[in-house]
Amino acid sequence: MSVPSDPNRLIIFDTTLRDGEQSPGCSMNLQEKLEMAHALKALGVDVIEAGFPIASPGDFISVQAIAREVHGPVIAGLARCNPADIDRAGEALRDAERSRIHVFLATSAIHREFKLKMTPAEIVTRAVEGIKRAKQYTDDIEFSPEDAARTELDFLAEVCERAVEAGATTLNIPDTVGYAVPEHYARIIRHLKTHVRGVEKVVLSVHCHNDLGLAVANSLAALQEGARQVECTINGIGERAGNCALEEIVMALRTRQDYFGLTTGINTRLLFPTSRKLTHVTGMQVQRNKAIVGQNAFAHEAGIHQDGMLKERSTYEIMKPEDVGITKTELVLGKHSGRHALRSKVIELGYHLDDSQLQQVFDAFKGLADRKKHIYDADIEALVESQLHAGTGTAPLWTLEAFTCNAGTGTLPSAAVALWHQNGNIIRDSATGDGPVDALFKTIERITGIDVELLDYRIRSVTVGEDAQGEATVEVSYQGRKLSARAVSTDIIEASALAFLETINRILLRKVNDRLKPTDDVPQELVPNTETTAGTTPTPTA
Ligand SMILES: CC(=O)SCCNC(=O)CCNC(=O)[C@H](O)C(C)(C)COP(=O)(O)OP(=O)(O)OC[C@H]1O[C@@H](n2cnc3c(N)ncnc32)[C@H](O)[C@@H]1OP(=O)(O)O
Ligand SMILES: CC(C)C(=O)C(=O)O
Ligand SMILES: [Mg+2]
Repeated sequence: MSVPSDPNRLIIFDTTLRDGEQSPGCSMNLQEKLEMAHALKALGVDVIEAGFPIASPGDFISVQAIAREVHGPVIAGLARCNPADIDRAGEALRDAERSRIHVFLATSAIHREFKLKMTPAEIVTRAVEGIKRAKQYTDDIEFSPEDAARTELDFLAEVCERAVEAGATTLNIPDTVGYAVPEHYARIIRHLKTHVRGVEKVVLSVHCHNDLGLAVANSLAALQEGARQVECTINGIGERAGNCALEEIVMALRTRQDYFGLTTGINTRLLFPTSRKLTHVTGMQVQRNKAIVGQNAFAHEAGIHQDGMLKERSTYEIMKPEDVGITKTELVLGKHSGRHALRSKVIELGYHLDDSQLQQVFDAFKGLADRKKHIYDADIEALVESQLHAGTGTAPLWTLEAFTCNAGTGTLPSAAVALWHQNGNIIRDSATGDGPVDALFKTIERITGIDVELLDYRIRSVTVGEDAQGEATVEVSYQGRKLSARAVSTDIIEASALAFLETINRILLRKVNDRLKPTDDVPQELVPNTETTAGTTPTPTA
């Protein structure tokens, strides 16, 4: 790849599959690398560093497969300045539409003396030989003086000049250990621009690590000095504290176009989906407050911010969530929220409260938020419902009286349940199912007469030890409306029943709310059978 014709168009070199993969726990197999490579192509990166072919037979095959299958971006492979590494990279990349060999050799005194045990002259010779050998396979050669940020400036310039003479087309200046700070790193780039003969013929590239949390800031500083390739990774994964995060640098450049005046070929709407894909592939989650793709990146809890957002989005958001592929801004209700956000949520949930009702709900909500970390829609619904039905005698219809479940090898899973209705009746029934929980839910549906579609069911342990508390979360759909509820118990099956019953009670309360007119009674289908047993069932014991 030569110097781009548009001087303001950056080359995005993605190294998720090479440096990113070097993060402990982020190794990817052939299928995973291929899936990610296709996603990176769709995202619009210019170069995909697909791996380090000498590292393992699996990595060789992955680089080879990406080179064969993924067309459009340049496919790069890493190699030390060793003939074997370079030949292996050349072979892996042979079938690529556009290939690049990326050769590297450390130049700093620390690396020369302790790791490589080479003199400066030997470093120069070895780098030149490596580049020339790589040139036998492709014209597109990137050279990296590893640990450049800690290398004596004059020696760095000398190595770079010799690399250009030997045929390197991209000079990548790595801050391998994340030691640089923006002005220092910018100075290095400035020095190379003015002291390396032939530098104008090659692309200057930056490769920053995040040990001091400065990878993006350092990269931006270098771009201002004329570097035109940025090496980065999705979610910023990479050695130790990671690399410059692709989504962060791209959105910094886009959001501050006025300041940097640089463009990329990235389809920013794919940033979030690509981040999620990588999370899925590696199992490594991003922190909630991670810029651009973290769960909180477009979420607001503070009342003053929420009020501002409701009045005019740009008061507290510098980017639109949809521009990075996130559906919408979230106004999260919590202890710091105010009445404007609560009213907006209540309306979103389909309720209409007058000012005094809203004030009552607001007071109850603040009390709850002081005790609870997460306030779910279900919590707000419950507060609103109890406000709407205060004194009407229609609050929670069914309570779990008792249940048993039967499951085992060769046994048809079944459950028997007794529910207490607020009118004083206890109804018992039983059902079979695909498993004990399915049987339990079916029985609850039979008794209450409400058939829901189960969308999601999750259980997890919320404490540790023999008496650990289990939490069940159930999400259901009823007549096109989704509801979810959670419950906690030391018995996870009981927690499941309680969560499921909670969704049913909320459906019933909603029905009451929808239909209750001043003179109406509770709708007939909400009144349970007065018989105490709805079917021929075993009587459950608690
Ligand atoms: C900054 C970076 O991210 S550099 C890339 C780092 N990535 C990786 O190391 C991941 C893949 N690595 C591997 O799978 C292995 O390290 C291999 C296959 C490459 C090499 O394995 P081994 O041959 O067993 O060597 P090992 O990794 O233990 O040591 C590295 C050797 O390479 C030498 N070396 C390091 N960098 C270079 C270089 N750029 N050019 C030439 N030799 C180098 C070291 O001095 C050491 O040599 P020595 O054996 O003579 O002491
Ligand atoms: C191989 C080089 C570019 C590297 O990853 C680094 O120096 O951090
Ligand atoms: Mg690196």
